[in-house]
Amino acid sequence: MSSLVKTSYSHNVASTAMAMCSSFCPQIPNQFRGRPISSFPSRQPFSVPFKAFTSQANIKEDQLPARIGFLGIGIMGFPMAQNLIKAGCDVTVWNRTKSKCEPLISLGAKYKSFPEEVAASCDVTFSMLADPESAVDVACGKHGAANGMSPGKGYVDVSTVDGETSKLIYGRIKATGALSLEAPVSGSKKPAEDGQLIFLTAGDKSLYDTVAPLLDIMGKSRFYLGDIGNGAAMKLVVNMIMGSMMASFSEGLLLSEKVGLDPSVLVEVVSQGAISAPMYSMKGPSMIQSLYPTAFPLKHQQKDLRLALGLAESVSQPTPIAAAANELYKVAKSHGLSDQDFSAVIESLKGKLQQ
Ligand SMILES: NC(=O)C1=CN([C@@H]2O[C@H](COP(=O)(O)OP(=O)(O)OC[C@H]3O[C@@H](n4cnc5c(N)ncnc54)[C@H](OP(=O)(O)O)[C@@H]3O)[C@@H](O)[C@H]2O)C=CC1
Ligand SMILES: O=CC(=O)O
Repeated sequence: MSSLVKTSYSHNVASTAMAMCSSFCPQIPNQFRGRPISSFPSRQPFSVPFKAFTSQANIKEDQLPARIGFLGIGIMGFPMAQNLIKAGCDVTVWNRTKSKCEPLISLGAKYKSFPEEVAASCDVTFSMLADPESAVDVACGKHGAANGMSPGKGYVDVSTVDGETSKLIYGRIKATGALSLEAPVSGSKKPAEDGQLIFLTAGDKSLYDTVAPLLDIMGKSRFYLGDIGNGAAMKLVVNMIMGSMMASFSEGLLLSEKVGLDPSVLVEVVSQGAISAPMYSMKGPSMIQSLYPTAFPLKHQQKDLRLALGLAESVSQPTPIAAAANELYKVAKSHGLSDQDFSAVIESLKGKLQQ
């Protein structure tokens, strides 16, 4: 299990921050200028948020990582890119629907018309796309990022996809001589806004080390899980559990109401016991009011269950609870709830939807 242990070492704050920044900064030591990221001296990953490092080590603005690309400016991509910009990074953005980039451009982001142009103009390019199809298209398609990749660059796909998709993207990027990392995130819209995401990474370790300060701007913790595909697998297992939890919670809310209990008291009782979860306390009150403001779109939760069931099938692991939950999300999708929050799955348990 050692590969699942979070990399977190505490040591000299100032010297580590300086060493980690050097690969992107204008202050790159002469002997490393123009050389690929992979040839830079290895750095120790660390667990202290980069924001904290910046103040403790008194690093100047112009020493923050530079030339970062961000592809996919949706619910998650927007706040992630925004946090990089606010931290002082030089960020270039692209989104299929350009208008979503405008607020980031106002904050100082550059814009390019194609993923390949972003990749060509940046040291490291992140992508945050909806699903396997869009992740592959943006990385490997006609004007995809791979066309702009070359030795010395890095590609970090933070979308939630299956391992096979991740391996495909990894192989295409590696064929250009660049480095590649999968880094799906756990945590929703609010954690993305607050820089509190959890990164589940796998692939090129040297790229992981290099982008660690950027992950620490966007997140609160990061796991390096080894071979490409392990990050995707971890994310799908986590979201399989989450999808089933939400379906089960929905049943409980509706049952409590039908037997004459106050569902908001149920939420309170659950929050005080061993099965408490922030998700129940956050989403319960609006679910009781049949309101589902979108943080995690229901269509993405169903996609994750579908991919997790495929993963389970590949190793003959029975997952009957996740399979049943998946059916509920499919019902909700078929009733037009795809773009609502995934907590709208409760609607599929209300008689009116099933008729
Ligand atoms: N929301 C959440 O709570 C979390 C989501 N995730 C995962 O992160 C990823 C993104 O989620 P989220 O930001 O919520 O989703 P959104 O639906 O808000 O954003 C999806 C992004 O993918 C783009 N996209 C979709 N299809 C295509 C395509 N064919 N070609 C190019 N671009 C495309 C969209 O572009 P356009 O704007 O043009 O539609 C948009 O930028 C998903 O994999 C999701 O499972 C992970 C953790 C939490
Ligand atoms: O993928 C969704 C999340 O909340 O994590």
